[in-house]
Amino acid sequence: MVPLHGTMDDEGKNYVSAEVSDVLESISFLNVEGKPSPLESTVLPNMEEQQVYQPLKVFLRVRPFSIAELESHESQGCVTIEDAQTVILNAPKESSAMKSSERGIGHAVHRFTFSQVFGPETTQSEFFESSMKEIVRAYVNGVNGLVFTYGVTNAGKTFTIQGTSKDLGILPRSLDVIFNHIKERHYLKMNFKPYLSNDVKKLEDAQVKQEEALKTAILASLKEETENILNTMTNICDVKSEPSSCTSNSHPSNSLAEKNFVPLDIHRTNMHQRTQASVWISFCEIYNEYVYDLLNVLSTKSQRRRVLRICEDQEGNSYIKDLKWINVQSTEEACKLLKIGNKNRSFACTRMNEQSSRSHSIFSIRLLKLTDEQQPRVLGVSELSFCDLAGSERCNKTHVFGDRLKEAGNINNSLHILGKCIAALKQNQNPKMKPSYIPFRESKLTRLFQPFFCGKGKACMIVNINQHASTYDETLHVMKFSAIARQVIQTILPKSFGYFSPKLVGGDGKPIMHFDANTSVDDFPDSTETSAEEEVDITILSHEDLLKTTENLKEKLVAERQSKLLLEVKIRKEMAEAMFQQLLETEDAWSNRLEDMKDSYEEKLESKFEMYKEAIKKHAYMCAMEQIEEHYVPVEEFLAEQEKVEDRERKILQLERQLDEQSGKLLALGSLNSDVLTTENNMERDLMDRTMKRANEGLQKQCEEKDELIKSLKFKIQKLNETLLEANEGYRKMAEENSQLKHTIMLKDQEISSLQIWAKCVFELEETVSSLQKELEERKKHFFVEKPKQQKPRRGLLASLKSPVATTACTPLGKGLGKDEEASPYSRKKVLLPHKAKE
Ligand SMILES: Nc1ncnc2c1ncn2[C@@H]1O[C@H](COP(=O)(O)OP(=O)(O)OP(=O)(O)O)[C@@H](O)[C@H]1O
Repeated sequence: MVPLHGTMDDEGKNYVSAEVSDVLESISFLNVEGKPSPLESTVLPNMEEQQVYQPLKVFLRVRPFSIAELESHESQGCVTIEDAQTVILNAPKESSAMKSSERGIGHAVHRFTFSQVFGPETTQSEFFESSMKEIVRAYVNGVNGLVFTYGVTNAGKTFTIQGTSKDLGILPRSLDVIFNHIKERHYLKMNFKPYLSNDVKKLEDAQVKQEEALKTAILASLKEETENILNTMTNICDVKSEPSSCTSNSHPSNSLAEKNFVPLDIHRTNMHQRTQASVWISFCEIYNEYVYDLLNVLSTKSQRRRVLRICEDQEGNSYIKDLKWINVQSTEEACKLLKIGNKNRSFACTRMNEQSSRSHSIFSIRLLKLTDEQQPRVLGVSELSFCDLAGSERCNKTHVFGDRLKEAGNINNSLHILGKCIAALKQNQNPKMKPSYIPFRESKLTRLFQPFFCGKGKACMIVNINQHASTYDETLHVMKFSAIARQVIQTILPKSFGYFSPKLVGGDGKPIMHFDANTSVDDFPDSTETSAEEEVDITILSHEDLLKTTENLKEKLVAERQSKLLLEVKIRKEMAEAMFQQLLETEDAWSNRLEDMKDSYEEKLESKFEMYKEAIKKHAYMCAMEQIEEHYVPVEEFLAEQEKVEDRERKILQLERQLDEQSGKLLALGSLNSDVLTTENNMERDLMDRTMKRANEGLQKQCEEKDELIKSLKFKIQKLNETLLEANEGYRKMAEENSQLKHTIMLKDQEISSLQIWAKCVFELEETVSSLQKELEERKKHFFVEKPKQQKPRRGLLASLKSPVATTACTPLGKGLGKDEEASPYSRKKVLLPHKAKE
């Protein structure tokens, strides 16, 4: 009984420990009889049906210094391994990170955690044992695996994957484990070959011979026919021209066993004794965003390499079309092919690495599990891919130009997209964040990686770093990238998913129905279900099947058209309803607005009238007040003045009377001396003249004063008249404004009436739509009644479907927004718009 160590996260996902997931993998693979294993039925009956969530495994490997690097003072204590999971990066003096931290941006010290950290002293064997065992074990049990190395150039990526002749990398070691594991259950015939992404092709005898010839031709290109196996093993892994040899004997597994190589725990794998396995390999590179087959032997050096396409099968799984899959019988053979591929790979000498990989290389191993020697059946297909990514160096550091610059651009771009995918995957796992698009399709590399990040296998990332002070900033960038990758939770789909059951096709590409005890004909997806994907191989279908498929497709097309038509009518009706509703609402809104405007203008007018009235009143009052102030004479003064005038008048009367008396007296005296009389007369005359003169002067003065008063009063009356004229003018203007407002109101009324006409039109349209719908239904009925009578029913139906469409196009509804637009209320509405603008 295996204990379960599973945990549940916030989202309710099941996180199981690596150990448990291993067990799941091993028990879930079908045994020979197709019955569940005892473990499967007793321990974990339902787990196979569940998805397994595991954090992406990210391993860090720190490469040691070479003597030359130590001499050039590259060692400045930049990398410190704290424990088995943690590493600390200290920025050296000259690095940008240090300069930034001195300016207060960022930190000079960074701490990173990994699934496991491997120091410079770690041997290839130790590294393989700790990082690869789990993924290889899962692989032999049917789970796909992807291992990719990431790091700056010269950090040890190729060394980790391929190794040297002395120190084999994880790839030859994995091959050795696989061959060691299948041993005598190795299916040596070549008549079952990998096909498309996850299927198997059964080859005819002639095709088998072709396969053998191809393999011989490829191996012959190495020109090592006479060398013995020992020598082969010493050189096969020598990727980068290392002259030393690798200790090995004739049997590959023995050679690695000598290096304390621990074989897979047989009890934890589920390879039944009757199950046989066939091993196939492929080797390709992505160079400048083009995929090339590295096992393609060119007849001449001038011959151009063929660019391969990435396609997708019916389930949407990516595969490289026309990529060569070579059957291998041993690790030696596989390593020979690795060496041949390496020769074709794009290497270049950069400032930082004499043999720098300028492309991403992918070495894949496909394991076909077969059973029944006499009539073999395919039980499963699993793929293990090793991807050696090109260095993530920056262009300025490597001092590259021309082709090298273009390569660096493409490398950085594909790695950038890989980073984007990983960041998006991480973001999408957070339920609080908006799911984002994962740009898998933006680069060839991520297209090929996609299935592994979407549950169809286990992925594992190896981060390679050197401890150079000169490349510290690049290394920091790599570490930050891997920190994000570590947070990605991998979903591993249950085996019950269709993906894991391979399909078997014959040499002609047609499916073989009796390939597996557990698979029936129904397991093949209906070819008519195939979506229009980039590449669907229809050649696997027979002529009858193709005809049937065509018929099905035709029927589907008619049904699809019918449903589209109904949908169109429905949409049109909905649109008409919505438009009518909108028009009603607009009408309401406009009339409300008009009412409001009317009220507000009336109010404004009234208030202005009142204002002017008040102003006139005020002005008149002010004028009167001013006048009163100017001519104000206190009553006492006025009375005193009046008295004075009366006094003077009385005095004048007195004097006249006195004059009369005196003249009477003079007449009475008659005879007095003429001289005296004359004198007296003169004196009296003088006196009178003087008195009269004085009285006259006083009167004249008073008259002048009164004249002045009259003048000022006249002036004020004139002013009052002017004010009155101004008030009249203001009143006249207000009256004009009032008439303008009345005119505006009239225009708005006109607009409302036009809107009402439009509403009527919409009513009519709606009626047309409903009549059309009825007509359509009638035609449908008519169609179904008439169908059996007709010789070519589909064409007749199409024709009958076309006519309602044509009728629809001719109806006012169809024309509504076209020719009739000029006459429609829309156009009238448009005419009204300038008025609106003016308002
Ligand atoms: N762990 C290690 N122990 C000893 N030598 C190592 C180790 N890792 C790398 N080297 C050596 O460092 C050099 C560069 O390594 P390698 O070519 O693998 O780097 P790379 O990351 O693949 O570079 P590029 O991206 O440019 O191809 C090689 O000479 C290799 O032998």
